[in-house]
Amino acid sequence: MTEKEKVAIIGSGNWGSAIARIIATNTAKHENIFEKETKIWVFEELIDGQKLTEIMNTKHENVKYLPGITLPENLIAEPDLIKSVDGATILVFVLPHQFISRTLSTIKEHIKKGCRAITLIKGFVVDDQDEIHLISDMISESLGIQVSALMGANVANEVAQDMFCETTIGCADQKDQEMYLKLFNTKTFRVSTVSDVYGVEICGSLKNIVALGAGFCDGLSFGGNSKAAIMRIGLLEMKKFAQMFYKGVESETFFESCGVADLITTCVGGRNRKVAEAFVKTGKSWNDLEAELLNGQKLQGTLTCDEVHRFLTKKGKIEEFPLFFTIYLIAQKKVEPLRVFDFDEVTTEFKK
Ligand SMILES: NC(=O)c1ccc[n+]([C@@H]2O[C@H](COP(=O)([O-])OP(=O)(O)OC[C@H]3O[C@@H](n4cnc5c(N)ncnc54)[C@H](O)[C@@H]3O)[C@@H](O)[C@H]2O)c1
Ligand SMILES: O=P(O)(O)OC[C@H](O)CO
Repeated sequence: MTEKEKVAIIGSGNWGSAIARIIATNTAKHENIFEKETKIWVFEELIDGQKLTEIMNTKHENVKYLPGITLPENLIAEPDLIKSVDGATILVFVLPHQFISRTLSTIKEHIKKGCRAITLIKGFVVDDQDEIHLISDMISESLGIQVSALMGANVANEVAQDMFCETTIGCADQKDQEMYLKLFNTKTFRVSTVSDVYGVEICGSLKNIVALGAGFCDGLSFGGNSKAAIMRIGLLEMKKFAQMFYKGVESETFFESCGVADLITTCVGGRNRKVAEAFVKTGKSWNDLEAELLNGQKLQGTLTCDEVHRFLTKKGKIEEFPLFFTIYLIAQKKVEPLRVFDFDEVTTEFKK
């Protein structure tokens, strides 16, 4: 008899909790393939004096990051990261990207041989030499395992309410594609699979920069035409970036849910958009706005913007990405938000 797959979810924020609800529903549904009990690692915190893991395991709700949504009873919250991955054959990474390095070093010596991973994390890591690293590569290099990616037009609160949406899984292995379909697909969360892992992941990571530009439009009270222009130009820069620095990224990937659809939803209803709008309207710092508006959830776009800027500067390619550069300068308060539409002039003016 073949061994059942054992799933561990690493991360339990807004998206982590929403996707955990889907995963645990499917591990219970497909008990011939998966072990029903599904562990989720929770970065422990106290909510009104009670541990979040205890609340999740008794009330079956993540009251802080996904309030009002009931989680399946076979989803077990675990505060110990090493225990959460014990014996797991599938690792689902769904953390804010700033926490990935420490997480990998903690579990490195404790994962089961032959396991594989899938990343739902949108972001990059840029090292001290300003070299960029995809999260899938970091996981793969650190743990020595195969890594796939799941990205799409998936605002977590909508997914958690079973509002119909699509998502894209990039996975190089045909058999694993089938297994991931069983793990993630539902009637309202429709999964498509492609083999272009890098394309899927880069789309999900770069769209957060464009979302800041969309938020600047809203902060300036500009209309749909202006935002659509930022989205279109942003999509072109996303594609150019992916194909300039990563071999094998396919143009078709940008038409999947992970591409154009995620860009649209994030520029309409995402947190990066929301906080960028408030940044223009209030002039407050990103950190203050994140704390005020997101209740512990983490903004990814400002970090990504900075990381991509450092990498492009090192590569001498700033001028080829004028919108990314201008969004970076506005986020740094070096340029007025209104100049988001003058990206060519801004780039000529500010390039070294
Ligand atoms: N929320 C969405 O709608 C959505 C949708 C698709 C993809 N994503 C992506 O999924 C990833 C995870 O996002 P999310 O929405 O689940 O998280 P989130 O923004 O809700 O982040 C908060 C999480 O970070 C944890 N945390 C705080 N400090 C920590 C630390 N020091 N170490 C480890 N964890 C810590 C918190 O406990 C909490 O679980 C991100 O890359 C995001 O871009 C989010
Ligand atoms: O809320 P955001 O801006 O982090 O975006 C959420 C998701 O990535 C949309 O798919």
